[in-house]
Amino acid sequence: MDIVFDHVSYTYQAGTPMASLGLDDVSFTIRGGEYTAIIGHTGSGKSTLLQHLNALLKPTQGTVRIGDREITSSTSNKHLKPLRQQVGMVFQFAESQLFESTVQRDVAFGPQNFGMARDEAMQFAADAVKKVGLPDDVLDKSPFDLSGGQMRRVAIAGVLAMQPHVLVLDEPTAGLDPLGRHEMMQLFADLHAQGQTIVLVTHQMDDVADFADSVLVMDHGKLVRSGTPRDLFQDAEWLLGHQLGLPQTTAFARKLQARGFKFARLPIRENELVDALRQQLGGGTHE
Ligand SMILES: Nc1ncnc2c1ncn2[C@@H]1O[C@H](COP(=O)(O)OP(=O)(O)OP(=O)(O)O)[C@@H](O)[C@H]1O
Repeated sequence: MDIVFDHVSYTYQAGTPMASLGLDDVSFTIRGGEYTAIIGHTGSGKSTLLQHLNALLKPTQGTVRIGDREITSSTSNKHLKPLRQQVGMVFQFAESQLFESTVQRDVAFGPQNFGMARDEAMQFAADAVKKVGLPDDVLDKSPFDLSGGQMRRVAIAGVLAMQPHVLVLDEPTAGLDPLGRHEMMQLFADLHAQGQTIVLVTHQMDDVADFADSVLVMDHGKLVRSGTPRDLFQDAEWLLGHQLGLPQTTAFARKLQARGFKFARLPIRENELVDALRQQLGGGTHE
């Protein structure tokens, strides 16, 4: 399912003295199956953009196309329910929205809300809990007896149980420890390998380099750049000028470059840096 933004602008509190522009003439296409990262400094429009992916916000101007569905300022809300199932949103600190007495009931809530029979929804819930890497014995536990990282997995399972075509993740690793962060990013990589379309908002340039197929850069509500992480991270000066960083590997490679090492293109992933250094230092290639 492709996502197409065609000259989308969004104004908060339009028509009032408080009006402020959240998105400014944004156009892009995300192909089904792609892993897309959205980056940009605070207030650049990332959250506003995400909320257009399942029509929590509708464009003030322009058109959003999600699959064969078109959303404009005049689209009626009553046509939007199927979209909310097709585009699963995992908001920041998603665990704060858990509320049921058991994990399985919580995860089954979404599918039931979209009309699935209780037994079937409970089965989908059990499958989704397995998918996010939690053991079966959590199903009957209260979500509030789990660790923070496990609770977040339960919240993600609740979104996956609806079998969305697109999984939208707003800083999903915020507040997790390094191991929890790594495991969660691996979970999304596994889902992507199974064909899941993923849209990730992040401030972590290492994650963009390691996982994303393509990247959209937002600034003051505008899409100021799009392309592959590999191309983007060659342009360190531009990124720093937009208050954005580099992956650790790329930053380190630039320091080596200043001391005489040569890179045809700056490496963005650790294994690429290792290979490039081995070649220059006369060793073999990275296994
Ligand atoms: N509810 C709102 N009412 C008015 N203006 C808003 C509202 N939400 C966001 N804005 C404004 O829209 C612009 C884009 O904000 P948005 O939250 O989309 O940025 P962001 O890139 O997601 O930031 P962050 O990284 O801090 O989450 C900002 O100027 C912001 O002040």
